[in-house]
Amino acid sequence: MPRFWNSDRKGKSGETLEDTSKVTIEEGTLAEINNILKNFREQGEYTFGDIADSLPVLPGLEIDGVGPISLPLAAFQAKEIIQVAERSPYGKEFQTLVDDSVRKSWQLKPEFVRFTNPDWKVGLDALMKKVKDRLALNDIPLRCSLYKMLLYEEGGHFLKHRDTEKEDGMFATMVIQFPSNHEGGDLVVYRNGKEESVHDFGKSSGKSKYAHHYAVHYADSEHQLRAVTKGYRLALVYSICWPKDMINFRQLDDGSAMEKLKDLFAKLDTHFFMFFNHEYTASALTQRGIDALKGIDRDRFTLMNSANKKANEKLVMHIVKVALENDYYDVSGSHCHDDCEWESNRSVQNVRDWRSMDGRLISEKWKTVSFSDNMLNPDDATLSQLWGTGNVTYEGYLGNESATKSTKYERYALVAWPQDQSFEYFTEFIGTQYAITWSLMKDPERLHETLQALIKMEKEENNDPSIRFYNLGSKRESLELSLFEKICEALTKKKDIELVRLFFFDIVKTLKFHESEIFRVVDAIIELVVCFSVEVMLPIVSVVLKDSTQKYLHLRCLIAREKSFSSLAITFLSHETVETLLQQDVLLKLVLHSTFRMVDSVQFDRFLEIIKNISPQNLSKILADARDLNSDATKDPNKWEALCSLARKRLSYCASHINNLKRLSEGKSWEMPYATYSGNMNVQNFLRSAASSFTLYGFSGIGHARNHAFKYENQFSNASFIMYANGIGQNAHIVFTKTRKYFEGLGAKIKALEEESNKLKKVFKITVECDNPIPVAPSSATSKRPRSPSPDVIILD
Ligand SMILES: O=C(O)CCC(=O)C(=O)O
Ligand SMILES: [Fe+2]
Repeated sequence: MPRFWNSDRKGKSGETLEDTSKVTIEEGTLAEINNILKNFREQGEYTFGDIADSLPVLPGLEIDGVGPISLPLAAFQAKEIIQVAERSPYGKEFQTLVDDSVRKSWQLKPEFVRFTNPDWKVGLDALMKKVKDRLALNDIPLRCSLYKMLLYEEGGHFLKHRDTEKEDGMFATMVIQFPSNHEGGDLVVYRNGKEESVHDFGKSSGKSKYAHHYAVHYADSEHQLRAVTKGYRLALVYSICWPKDMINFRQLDDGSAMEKLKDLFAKLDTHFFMFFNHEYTASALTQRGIDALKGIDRDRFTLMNSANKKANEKLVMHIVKVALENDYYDVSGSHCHDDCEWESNRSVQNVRDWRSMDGRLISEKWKTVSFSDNMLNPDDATLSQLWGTGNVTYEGYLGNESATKSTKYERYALVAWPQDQSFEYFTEFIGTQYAITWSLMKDPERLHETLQALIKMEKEENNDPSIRFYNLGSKRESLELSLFEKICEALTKKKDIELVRLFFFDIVKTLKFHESEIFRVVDAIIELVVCFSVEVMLPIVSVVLKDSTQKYLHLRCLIAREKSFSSLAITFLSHETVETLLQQDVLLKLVLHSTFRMVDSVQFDRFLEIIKNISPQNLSKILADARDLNSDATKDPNKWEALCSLARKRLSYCASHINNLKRLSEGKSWEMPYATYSGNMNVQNFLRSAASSFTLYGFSGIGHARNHAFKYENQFSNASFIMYANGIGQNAHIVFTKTRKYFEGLGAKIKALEEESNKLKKVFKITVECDNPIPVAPSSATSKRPRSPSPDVIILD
């Protein structure tokens, strides 16, 4: 969510690299592959436009509040449209702004616009068919939806920009200009920073007055609408989108390029990177994977994929995010503004965010690499063209220290390597953990070998205990939980107790799981317990759960699940355990279901004693679930009364909490009394206090401060603020400034609490308002699970 990486106060965002050098592979298989890709022609057009003669000249255009519109647009009607239109904003890093110097036009949402001529739809379908042909996507059922109607008057324009992907699957934009009498207003589309096409919508052919004209470009292509110098320009902007479902990539069956590529892939013995030409958003890739590829990227992938299929899937391919990060400091020696002389301090390239072809994020691990050795460059692009535009992430000047800045360029790329070297490459790029997990999944029969490899790895890492668990801040470097789970699963399938012993005594024995992971650990173990019996497994698993009764109890609860949560589990429960369990949806249901079916009244009373002490904050879920148990409970008046008393307790809590929240939402104070901030107690105290801003010192440098901001951007709840990292060396600090967002969001919370109260009253037939509301204290229990992803934080860095 909103994160400002660019707080460049001097307004120099969108930096381009000043590097004109090129990456070239001189010879060998990679050079040959590069050559084939270089000579492979782009199938579709990058941008195009023409007369739209399939559209009826009289569309029967009507605008709400204006009525039927005659075309070309007359000045008096243009003025009427302006009366009902709004000024067009533009997006700048998650903000929406109105600024005539950037964009000047009027806009209307589609719901205000109608085409009464039925042939408009027919004409639009025919136009889309043409557009699909020209994009070389005629086999794909693209959608197109009207985004906005735009009206430009004299002086109207839109500076160079890219279009945001306004809806899921949107990848291109189509502009339709109505028959029009204006001058100026050409649409210029750029490619790699250079002018690629100027669409004049029929001006030079003299037809702009008499027909509709259209232009199409990819959403991520830079484009500009030159100023309208005379008259009015009325146009429609359509989003062109991929179909909702995945598309199967076209398979090229022949062609000499494909045949040659197939042979080259077959003998390739190394990896390669290929940067994508177009820009992609993480969400587009997550949703569609390789199907999100556009234009030349799509064509090249189709070719490579077809060749690879023919080469019996010789290569494994992934989508990765690649980045180039540079730090600079100023050497001009003065308090520079626009005249700083930047000297490079550090430059790193890295790769991260590994995705499979279907877009699934398989690892976020990052790794410093040098792309140049194995990078294809079929466009013969310079480094600055390859990296495109980047973001200035920091620019500061403080005291006697010089100003510094960091720039970051990010792209997506394809990386490929021979299938039979996957283990080595995974180890190299993502880590041994991943490689082992992968090999285990690929071939579960090799469990024994995998465990041996793991033991070897653990032994090697054991030499330096400090890096074993927490390397790189919070990134676990040792046996990851997901791998632990996979191995337990494999062991369950394999049913070989000796392997289980090997795993637990030689590997797991030395592991320290984090408290917050223990539920998952136990859940993984429980399957083994069920598989091999409690007697055999308890001594083995006690290796992991040795010193925590809580964990042990939890385990017992789970074991008891097999026996439909017998009274045994209850005996071990305390209200603390229950409060912990409450955070686990599944367990909560389990506890409730079994308890309410429990016939033994002594045990049930015991359970009641326990839940009576549960704090009302935590009762919401229990009651929501209890509602489903209604039929079981209503049969027994005691149980029903027990539930009702819980409901009353929760109701009082809600009433009092609603009052508190209402007071806060009046906006008289900056207090955020329920705020939690796990990164620093002082910050949490500040958030809860009435102060509006706070500066946190104590960092070793700006990097340290920034890391803190980055790490904790989501680790808070019940608050809203911006973080601004600044200063150098010992002076580095973060300024926290509260924003109103939290208070604005209280309405929704109040509403949810009111809805919950109404439901409770209805279900439990409580009619009177509860008096004596219980005072509500800020809860520490909620701090364990911060809302994430948090919509409330903006990091200014
Ligand atoms: O008016 C046009 O033709 C283009 C406008 C544009 O680029 C946009 O709305 O994003
Ligand atoms: Fe645009």
